[in-house]
This record gives sequence, structure tokens and C-alpha cells, in this order.
Amino acid sequence: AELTEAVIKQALSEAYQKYRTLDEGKNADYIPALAKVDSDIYGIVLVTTDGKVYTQGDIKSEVSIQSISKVFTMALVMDQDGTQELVENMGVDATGQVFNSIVAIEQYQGAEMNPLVNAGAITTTSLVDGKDYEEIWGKIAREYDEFAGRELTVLEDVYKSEAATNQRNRAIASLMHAYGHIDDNFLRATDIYTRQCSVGVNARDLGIMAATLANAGKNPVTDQQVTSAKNVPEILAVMATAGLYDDAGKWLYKTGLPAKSGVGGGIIAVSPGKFGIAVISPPLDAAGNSVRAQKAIADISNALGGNPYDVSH
Ligand SMILES: NC(=O)CC[C@H](N)C(=O)O
Repeated sequence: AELTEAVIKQALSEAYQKYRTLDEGKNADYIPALAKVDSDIYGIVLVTTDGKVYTQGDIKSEVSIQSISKVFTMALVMDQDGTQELVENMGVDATGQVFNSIVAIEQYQGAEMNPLVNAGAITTTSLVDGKDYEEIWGKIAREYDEFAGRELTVLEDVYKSEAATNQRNRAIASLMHAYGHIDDNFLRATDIYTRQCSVGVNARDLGIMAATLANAGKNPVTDQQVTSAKNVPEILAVMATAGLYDDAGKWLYKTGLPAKSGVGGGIIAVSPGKFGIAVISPPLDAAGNSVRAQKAIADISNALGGNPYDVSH
């Protein structure tokens, strides 16, 4: 199908209606504040690489970005240090394990994994240069703002709730320190990581962030080059192999799209050169991926010929 306005609107509206009453999955509850988020929030946003924004449902409610943030800190570190740094530190391979796996760290002493699982992500955050917490946080926050095209804020209740209950992530950071991947500031890195996960985003923000990746690192709404174009194929490769954790294979099989989920209920997906798409819906499946978001994105992308491996249309 050609990507006309009518075709896009139709695909969004069909997927929105089809899954509105779906009653599967449940909110993440290992971070207490997430259990309290309204499970009925449901919004879909598709942004084309020429900057047109299409929306359905709730595009105002903010949820915490959670693991989707990992993609944008990865981009920041690639711009700072070049693209080899991460490969040499924690690697760019799927773990086949849950996102906060300790087994995956033990297996190769913190190597042979990737920046999109907790161990690799906290390590990536630890690599952002800066003289103190404030300077490092400022760089991360600015990067996210530029991807979204507006100033985002931290959801302080989510931050406090996770900071009080993130013993497991502190253990992960400590192990990554023990294996020489993170320096002595591993607890500060964990705290900054927790803060980055608590940034509030609505479906529109996530759609624009995804479209910036679809558009070679240039935000198609603000026209700002946010990250170097040469980083993007490498970021998308890691999203394809590990963006939906241990279900990344199933997802890629169905859609062909590099994507990233977060336990706040958001998923972004990228059809390179065509569009970015995002859905927010908090109830998750057992792997920690939004149930409605996976279904809606798969339907919409397949209706629009978004799968880069499918050249039959
Ligand atoms: N998968 C996720 O979204 C996890 C992010 C969450 N902040 C954690 O570290 O556990």
C-alpha cells in the first residue's frame, strides 16, 4: 500500500478499535508506582519521516519511559565516544534472558550482552562524561528532549518509588563494576539510570522519538539532527535483536521492525526511511512488553508495508 494519509488513518483507527477492549496482561508491579498507573491509557502515534503526525486515542497521558530510555542514552554515548566503545564494553548480542538477568552477566562476565538490557544500560549510563551528577543528568535530559522535540520532565513519584526498591539494579551495577565494566561510581550510575527511566512521555513524544530514528537521527518535526546518522543502523540492529528482551525474536518474526519496550507500557518501533510508531498501554505480558502495543503496532505496520524484509508489496 502507498503511504497516503487515508491509508495511514484507516490503519490506526482499525488497530485502535480492535484492541480497545482487549483484557490481557497487567501493569508492572515490581516498581510500586507503576501498579497504580491507569491501565486504560491507550494511545497510538505514527510519525512519517516527512514529519506528519497521526494520532489515535490518548496522546496526552504521560507514563514513565522506562527501558525505552536505554536507546537514547546509547545514542548519546555513541556520539561522545564513537560506536566501538559499547561493543568493546558490554557487547551487542542478545542474552535470551529477562531484561534484569544476573545469569546473563555471569555467563560472560558482563560481556556478550547489549546496551538495552539493565546491566548494559546502567553501564552505558555510567559512560556519559561529566564532572558530577548534575552535568551528566543534564546531558541525558537534553538528549531525550531533542529526540522528543520538547522539554520532558521526570515523574518524581516514579523515580522515588523505583529508587527505594532498586536493590536488584544496584546488585547488577555492582557485578558490572566487579567485572571491570563500570568504574567506582556504579551506585551513582544506577541512580542516574533510575532517573532516566522515570522521565515522563506521552504517545506523541514516543512517536516523534521513534521517527527521529526512522529519519537517520534527524527529528522530522523540529528538523534537528539529534544523533549522528551513522549511529542509527547500529542502534536499530541492537533494537532488532534485543529491544523486546527475550521475546525479540518473536517480535522480529512478526513485524521485521526494530523496536523497544518499557515496563511503563510504551513501545516504539521504527520502519527505516518510512515512519516511527509508538503505542502506550500499561498492561504487560510475562516478558514485560505491552500487550496492546505489540498487537496494534504489528497490525499497523503490516497494513502499511512497514516490514523492511518484505519487498513483495
Ligand atoms: N524493562 C524495563 O522497562 C525496566 C526498566 C526499569 N526501570 C528497571 O530497571 O527495572
